[in-house]
Amino acid sequence: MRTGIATVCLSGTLREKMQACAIAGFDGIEIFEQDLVTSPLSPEDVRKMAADLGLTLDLYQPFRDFDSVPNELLAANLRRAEAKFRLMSRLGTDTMLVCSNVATASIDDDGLRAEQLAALAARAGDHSVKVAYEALAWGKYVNDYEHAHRLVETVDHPNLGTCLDSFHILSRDWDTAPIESFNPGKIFFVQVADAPKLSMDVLSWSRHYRVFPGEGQFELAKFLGHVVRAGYTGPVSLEVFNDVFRQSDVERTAVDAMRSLIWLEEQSAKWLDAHPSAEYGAGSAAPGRRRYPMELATLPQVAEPAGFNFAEVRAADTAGLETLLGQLGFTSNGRHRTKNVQLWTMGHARVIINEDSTQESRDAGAGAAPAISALGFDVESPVIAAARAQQLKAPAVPRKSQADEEIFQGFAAPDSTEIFLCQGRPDGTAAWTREFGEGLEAPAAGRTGEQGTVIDHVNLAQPWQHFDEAVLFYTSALALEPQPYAEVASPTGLVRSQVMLTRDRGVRLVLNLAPLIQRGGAASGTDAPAATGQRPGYQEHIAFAVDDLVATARAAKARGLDFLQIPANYYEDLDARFGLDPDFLATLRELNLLYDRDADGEFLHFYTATVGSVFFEMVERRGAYDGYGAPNAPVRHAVQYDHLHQRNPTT
Ligand SMILES: O=C(O)c1ccc(O)c(O)c1
Ligand SMILES: [Mg+2]
Repeated sequence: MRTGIATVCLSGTLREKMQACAIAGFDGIEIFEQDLVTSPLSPEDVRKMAADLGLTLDLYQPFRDFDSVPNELLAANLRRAEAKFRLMSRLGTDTMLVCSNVATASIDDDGLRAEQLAALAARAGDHSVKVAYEALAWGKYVNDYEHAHRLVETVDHPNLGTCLDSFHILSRDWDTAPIESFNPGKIFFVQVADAPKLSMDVLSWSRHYRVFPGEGQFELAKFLGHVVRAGYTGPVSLEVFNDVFRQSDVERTAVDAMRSLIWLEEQSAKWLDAHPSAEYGAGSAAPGRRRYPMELATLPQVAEPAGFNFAEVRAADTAGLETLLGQLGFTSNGRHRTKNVQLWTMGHARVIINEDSTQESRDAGAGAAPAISALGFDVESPVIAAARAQQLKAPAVPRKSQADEEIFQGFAAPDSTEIFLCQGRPDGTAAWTREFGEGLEAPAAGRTGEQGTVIDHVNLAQPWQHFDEAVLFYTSALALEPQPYAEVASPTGLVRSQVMLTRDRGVRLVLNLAPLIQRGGAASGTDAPAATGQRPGYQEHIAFAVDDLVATARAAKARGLDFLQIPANYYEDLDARFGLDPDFLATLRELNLLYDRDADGEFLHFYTATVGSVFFEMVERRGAYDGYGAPNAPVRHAVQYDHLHQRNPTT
């Protein structure tokens, strides 16, 4: 598959955008008119620079408001088009995107539109330019891709074809199957964009909320599957108008973009395999059937991870963490033989405390405040999973190990949390734990009633500019499935909360969009690595599931645990909503437990105080309850906000 990207997706100057696209590995780019008009580079400079960078210039766009106009206007439009054809010849670009008229269209007559497009195609032919006609979702008269294509067929000129843009098609819920019957020679260009399903006017949706494939909710694998089966072989080019990407680091966004196309290519191949047609075989061509004209690359295949192998918290001062874990009922398994890390376990829940005292982290002011620094996932084959992540351009992280120690393959997530791939064992134990303490084959089983403890979920705060990237990253590299996101009220704003799951719920990862504004004006959500713990107000947590939460809470209380204190108002509201048994309600109140219930079951949970940017949660799931106590999240945010500012007053 030939990969492309429109310069409008990225921040920076045209030169910076082109360099970033080359570094990320794109084959070609679409030049967005404004990027050229505002550039000091001449069209010849751009042409040379693209050639030097190994990029093809696939499209010049857009040409607006051409069709459906009175004849006086048509003459002016054709003059304007001639100027752009001459410009394109200097650029060395042979395809121009013409979008359906939104502004000056005044005549709704397909016969007239066909005549006008024919006039444009004839002039384009004189300059050897191909015109790709695209139905904008909000086009005044032409807003449906099949309508645009009918016009192209009516005109029947070699220099006029269709541009298919997934956004305009999927935002309007048009059926994508008819694409298959299009003459492939008449599909001049294909643009792809994903988007979250929003109910708003389609123009604003398109101009601000498009995201890269895998970051939204459109069925893009199916869309591209139909395009491939039509016989299209041209570039598949990202066209993503997004307010965040346009102000984020250009090289990083280009890599995120490239990852999205690599993933989409694989997903489309899978969709095609799952939807065989009479004419075409699967990607590898079944006997007696043809292969698709477009080659689709595949990736190393991974199953979803079975569970969390461990969570690692990094801190220079580990005392607060040790106290909390001990009070929760964790057992210390001592230090690693060669590394400055401790292992704490409760049942099959493993927490590594990384005693970060390196000069580097001291220089960076890091390490003082505990922060979640790494997660281990149980995967079937760590090597295959690492190869897949690498092909998806995930940056590898090195880990120092001695010869006789287990080596984890690892890579960095967008928020710089280190992700390690571990060989899971069916019984839930981990081989590497023998490198700790007395050389235990298995960690201490824990106290009575605690053997069943596992990591239930991990909640990571994402910097605002990397949120969408993180969704794609976990989807593509680790096969987690994004759920529709929720918005939770907090004193610092609405917190976007995105659950990423495996189908059997062995892994539940919650990505929260960290609030931007802190009291006193400090902003968080910067590019500072999570590991530094230097983002004020950033709070992340690890949640453990136990069999009997009340017993766990009582034992923790007896050990002096600093619980997150829940306001009395909460319990009054809880009683009003659920009409709970008075004794049960009294227990919840006494132990600062939170409660939720739905049609599937019940959920009990409590939180610890925060050390650095980390706190812990203990949960008990009853029945088939599958949520996270979302109605209780605003209470947690409000109490934590109060604590943060009592401890770190800003005035
Ligand atoms: O929003 C627009 O104007 C616009 C322009 C060109 C495109 O290809 C497109 O999809 C949208
Ligand atoms: Mg488009």
